[in-house]
Amino acid sequence: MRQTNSASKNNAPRNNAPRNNKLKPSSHLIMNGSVRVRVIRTLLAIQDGHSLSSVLDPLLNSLHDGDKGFAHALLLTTLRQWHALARLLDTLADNPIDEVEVRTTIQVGLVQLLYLEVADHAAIHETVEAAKEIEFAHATGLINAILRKVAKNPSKFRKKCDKKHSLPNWLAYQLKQDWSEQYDALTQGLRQVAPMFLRVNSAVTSVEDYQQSLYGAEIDADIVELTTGFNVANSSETTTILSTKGLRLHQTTAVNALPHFSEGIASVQDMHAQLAAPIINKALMAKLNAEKSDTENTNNEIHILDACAAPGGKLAHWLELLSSNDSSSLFHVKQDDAEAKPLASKLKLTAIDNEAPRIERIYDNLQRLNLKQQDLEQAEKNIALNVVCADATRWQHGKNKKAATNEPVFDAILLDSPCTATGVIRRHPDISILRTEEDIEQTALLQADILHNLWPQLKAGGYLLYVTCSILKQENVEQMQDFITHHNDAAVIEFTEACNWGIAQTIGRQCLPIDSESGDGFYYALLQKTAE
Ligand SMILES: C[S@@+](CC[C@H](N)C(=O)[O-])C[C@H]1O[C@@H](n2cnc3c(N)ncnc32)[C@H](O)[C@@H]1O
Repeated sequence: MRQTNSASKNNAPRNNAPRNNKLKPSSHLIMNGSVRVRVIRTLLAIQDGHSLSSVLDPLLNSLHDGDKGFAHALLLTTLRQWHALARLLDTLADNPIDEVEVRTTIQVGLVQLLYLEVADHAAIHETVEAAKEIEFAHATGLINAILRKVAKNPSKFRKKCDKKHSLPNWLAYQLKQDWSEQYDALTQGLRQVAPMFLRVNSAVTSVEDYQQSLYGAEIDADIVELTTGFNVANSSETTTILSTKGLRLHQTTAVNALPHFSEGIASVQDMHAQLAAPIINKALMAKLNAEKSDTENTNNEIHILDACAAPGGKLAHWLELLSSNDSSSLFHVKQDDAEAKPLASKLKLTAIDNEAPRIERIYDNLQRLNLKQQDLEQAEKNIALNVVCADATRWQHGKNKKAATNEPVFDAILLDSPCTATGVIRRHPDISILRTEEDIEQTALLQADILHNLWPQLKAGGYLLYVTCSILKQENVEQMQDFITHHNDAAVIEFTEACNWGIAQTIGRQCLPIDSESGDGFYYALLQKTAE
């Protein structure tokens, strides 16, 4: 039996911190036995270093439909309350409990009693039976005794459990350093269930019309409108204001219940994640507008980069904006202006990511949204999409071509950087088990390497939008401060007070997942390259 409760950092949730991929399949992933046994095994596999996203489907697929909801709630709630339950457990036993299997089983029992309102006798009996099935019958007396003690006064123990955060101490400490004012609300917010948001494909319909379709399907949703203001130095309009609308569902809903989901009319995407594509797109338009007034030359080919693109959520959003016929499109011309020309005659979009399996998910997403290359060609949008599997710390555009010039080629870069994903713990509560303190430093170094490699590939006057879903300053505002200190040709584009999202930082804005109705903990900073 293993004697520690510390998780390996290997194979941390996919889209984020650096990891090594040598993780062996966990022996705990054999899915048989009762629902509780399977949930306990899944939690043990997560403690072995497997991410929730890699073990959730095998768990749910192994169950009858009638059991899936309970298993899902049991697993996710145990993960959300994990560290608080572990602390409570330490106060309940006379002697320290070291065996991971026993601790995990008791935590699963506690969740049923304190958070899921499972009847006492069922919670205790079934959990003890699960312990027997997993072959540590030697601990059933202890498990039984602890659960009975809690069942006598659940509200007292629930209060105790809710009192502090449910994070590893190193992370709570760092959040206290970074966000002392927001600390209590933030750490409580991170244990809650995140709301479900939809992005509506603006190339196909409006948010208002899709809200009506949802009502028709008896799904209630509110329109959420985020306003962004930023000052573009060399644009004729100094302050750019843009509005981003999405939908927040009143209840989490299976995607196949959403009208026309399979036809690509809507996508599940956090509201704060929906800011990325409109901001970089608007900045790109500001650049092209500025150049247009300089040269009157609009017969131009634009090249843009999505630097860490998989599974393609923000890439698809950007393509939706580029494909729509409204003023967010570079190819749009006002109907009543015969003289007007589009801002771009042709657009090349390169998307890179270093994980081949995740790149497959880009193709799946684009297929559902009718945004594959053939779709773009049929729509006569003149957009050439190139998806590349490459390491953004080293990749150079055109490096493999004979005629490579090493000239900067990109007019705009979206860098949705790998990060510790501490801003999305509500959706991926396994992060609070899988991350280690060392990940912060390692991730910050990776981010700096990517920035360092991509920046020379951005044209003078071009924009780079740096995005993370982290709430740690080292990966965000401090990363940006360090970057501009070492890059004299980087100008910070300030977000103005018109922004109704996030907290202004010395560079960029930070969203915190405090409010149960708001989006995840994203960070945004917009940089422009000045003339060399
Ligand atoms: C935050 S996720 C991107 C999410 C994506 N932009 C979206 O909206 O769906 C970060 C991505 O960076 C990728 N990544 C991590 N290290 C990388 C590297 N060195 N080079 C390229 N991509 C990397 C990961 O595979 C992951 O897909």
